[in-house]
Amino acid sequence: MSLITCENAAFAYENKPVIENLNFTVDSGDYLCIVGENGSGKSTLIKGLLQLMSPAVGKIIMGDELRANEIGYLPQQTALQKDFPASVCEVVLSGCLNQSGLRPFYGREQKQSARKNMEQLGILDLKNECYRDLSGGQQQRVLLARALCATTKMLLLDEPVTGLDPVVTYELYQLIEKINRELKITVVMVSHDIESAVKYASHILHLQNEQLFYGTTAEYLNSDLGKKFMRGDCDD
Ligand SMILES: Nc1ncnc2c1ncn2[C@@H]1O[C@H](COP(=O)(O)OP(=O)(O)OP(=O)(O)O)[C@@H](O)[C@H]1O
Repeated sequence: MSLITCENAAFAYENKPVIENLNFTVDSGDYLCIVGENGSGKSTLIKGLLQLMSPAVGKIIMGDELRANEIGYLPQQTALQKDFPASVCEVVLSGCLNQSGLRPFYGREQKQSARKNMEQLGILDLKNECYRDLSGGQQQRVLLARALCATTKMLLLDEPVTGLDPVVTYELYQLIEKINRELKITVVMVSHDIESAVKYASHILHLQNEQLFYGTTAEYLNSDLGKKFMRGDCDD
């Protein structure tokens, strides 16, 4: 069974629909990129996948292997979050909170997991640094390590490369690809970077307040919509 199945789902704020007719699946090992213009409903769908928001119509079905609190989430960065006054280690460890239950402290296993994920993302030497003193690329690695502490199954990444320079963007994509291929973690990513989406993703979901396309990246590249969006003239 798929990890996530979206059946005829629609989302609305105060009865005003923002996305409709969502029909897609996410299988174990997939790398799904959700693309679309500003305001097309990408972040709203992410809230639905995290079960922070229920569909107004239709269903989002989680497979037996996955619960919403087993998804590692990297949110869109706000200016306030960039200024967070905690150490790198504390930020990464906070990804383990979903496994802590009511315990007010982190156990040995959680500390080991934080260390392993900092090592994997090449930030172990930054562990005692203050998060707000890091560069944008280092901050995203910290948030990726934090998201990895929350999951062994699925990462949900909301525009992880926004604001990063080309070299740091490339490095982050390489890391995400490695996490998908080597750690076998399913990736669902919202992105405005269509060129990288088609380079790295196995599947594309294109939204414009409804589902315009869902399929493999090869199918997308062969579709009229994919060709148009790649040329950057999707408005007509
Ligand atoms: N909390 C909210 N209350 C009311 N309307 C909202 C709320 N959040 C989003 N919307 C509206 O829902 C629509 C979809 O917004 P959403 O943030 O999901 O789009 P998006 O594709 O993620 O946009 P962007 O690429 O700019 O991040 C927009 O018209 C937005 O104004």
